Amino acid sequence: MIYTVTFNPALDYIVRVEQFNVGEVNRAAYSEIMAGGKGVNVSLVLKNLGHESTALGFAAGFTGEKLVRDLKDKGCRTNFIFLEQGMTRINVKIKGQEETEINGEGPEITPMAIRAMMIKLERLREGDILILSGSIPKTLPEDIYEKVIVRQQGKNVRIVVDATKNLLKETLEYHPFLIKPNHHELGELFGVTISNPEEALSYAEKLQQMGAVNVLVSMAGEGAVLLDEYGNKHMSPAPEGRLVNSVGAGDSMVAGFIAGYLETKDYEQAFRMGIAAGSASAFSEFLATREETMEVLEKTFK
Ligand SMILES: Nc1ncnc2c1ncn2[C@@H]1O[C@H](COP(=O)(O)OP(=O)(O)OP(=O)(O)O)[C@@H](O)[C@H]1O
Ligand SMILES: O=P(O)(O)OC[C@@]1(O)O[C@H](CO)[C@@H](O)[C@@H]1O
Repeated sequence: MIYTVTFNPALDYIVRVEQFNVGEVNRAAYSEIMAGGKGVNVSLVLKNLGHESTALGFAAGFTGEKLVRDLKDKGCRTNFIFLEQGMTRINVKIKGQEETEINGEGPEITPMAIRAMMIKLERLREGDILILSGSIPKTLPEDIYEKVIVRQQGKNVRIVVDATKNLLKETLEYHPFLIKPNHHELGELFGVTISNPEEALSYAEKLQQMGAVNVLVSMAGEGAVLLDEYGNKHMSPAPEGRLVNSVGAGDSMVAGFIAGYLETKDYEQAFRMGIAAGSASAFSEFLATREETMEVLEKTFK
């Protein structure tokens, strides 16, 4: 079974304006509210690709209720902990000439709620996949992912981490099966700017030396690279298409990679499926479907 954990999920409020003018009243030409947060998106895309997962996380208030309802309506299994105080954040994604995002803070997660999550995760068994994705509310310590992972040691559970800075770094010594920084996040870890796939691969090697098993680096419209567990280097430019909504492209890539890996046990195929799902999401208003993913896959890797 695949489990995703989103400590700080959201409702994403996607709003399009003809022209976004800072400091003025802008009128929406289109808007949509959808379930969001990185692990939540991974679960949604896995579902679209035909792989069941259970989305776990923390939710609160009416926004939290809407989030969980939306996930259920889309056929996702959910197992959220409801917090008594606060509300699930609303993240604003403004689509004007450029994409601007304002991500909310999220509710405070109590020690009792953390304990409840740890108990839920005790059910994981050999062969399961645990995907930890996204930021954490700032009241939580930066080693919280590490604390989750430590409790899975010795169970042969494969761990995937999509996080930034220390939240990611602290997990490396536990050998996560997959990490997926984008090239900005990778650069930030080492205090450098990464501007091409070769540089991305050389810093991916450092993360592998620090413990990661497979390192997938996404570079938005510039493509992606993968350094796999055998030291093989995979590189691909991004598929061509019109960018419509890049929110969740990285999460779709994680879902695509895992789906591809489970279906083929082949890293090049997993890499391709990851790229295809990421780009299919970027080319569409909503998260990628299997049909859209396969279409991009076939066109790009003929
Ligand atoms: N403009 C684009 N054109 C084509 N493909 C894209 C574009 N943007 C994203 N993608 C696809 O999605 C993948 C992941 O994108 P990106 O590097 O933006 O992830 P991310 O920064 O983690 O995204 P997010 O945080 O929004 O989920 C890319 O490797 C690529 O396959
Ligand atoms: O604040 P975080 O947790 O880093 O990112 C949250 C978020 O931007 O990530 C998803 C896209 O990847 C969105 O659905 C969501 O709003």
